[in-house]
Amino acid sequence: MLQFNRVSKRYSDAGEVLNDVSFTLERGKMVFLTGHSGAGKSTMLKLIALIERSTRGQIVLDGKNIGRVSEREIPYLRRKLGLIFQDYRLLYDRTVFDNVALPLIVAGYAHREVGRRVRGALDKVGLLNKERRYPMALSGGEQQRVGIARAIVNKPPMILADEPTGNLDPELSREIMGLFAEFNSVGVTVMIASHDLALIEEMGYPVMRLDHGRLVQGPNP
Ligand SMILES: Nc1ncnc2c1ncn2[C@@H]1O[C@H](COP(=O)(O)OP(=O)(O)OP(=O)(O)O)[C@@H](O)[C@H]1O
Repeated sequence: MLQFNRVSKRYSDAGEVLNDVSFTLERGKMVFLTGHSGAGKSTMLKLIALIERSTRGQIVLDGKNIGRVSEREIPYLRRKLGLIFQDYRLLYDRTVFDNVALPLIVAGYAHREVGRRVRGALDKVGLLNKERRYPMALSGGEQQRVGIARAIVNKPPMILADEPTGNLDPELSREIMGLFAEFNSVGVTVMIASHDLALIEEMGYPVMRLDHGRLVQGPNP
């Protein structure tokens, strides 16, 4: 599903933040990405989503060398990815329904299909009864569920989550990680950057570890 081949990333003002990283993540796997603050976790996810471009090396996503993808093709590539962030990144002047519908509207789905899919996604995250609420009227855990519903509404083959439980207490964190495990159990490839070593250990999935931009532990033991 995902292959890094000797990938490096340099920011002009921070130097090399990813250094010669290689690994293969098979389709249908779920992995945690760990490492100290500043190790390069977010940068790795940004390279996969083409939010940033690698400086060297090759990244292959779903059979496509993304280094060759033009700016114009990026939105199509991103549809293969469900992106989830620590700070939810919801639109606070739109309802839960409208937040989740957004990717489908951008992709040009017909009105009836939008309703069907949004309700399907909200059902999966347990928020079907809150579609008319605004995000401010939801708890942090519920807001993150909206973010997850929005990420999976167009059924991407892969989920990338960057510290998705960073703002949540342990119990809510466990519930959110449980949702990712459910998506993985139906075949979605999942990569989650997280600091929460206790929860990662409890979940029992393979762990990748970055240390100062180097991958010191890969996803395949
Ligand atoms: N857009 C950018 N421009 C310049 N430097 C950056 C940029 N983004 C990240 N960096 C630097 O790259 C390094 C790696 O950052 P990154 O966010 O990938 O680490 P991280 O492992 O996700 O850290 P954290 O756990 O604190 O989020 C840091 O030194 C950071 O300051």
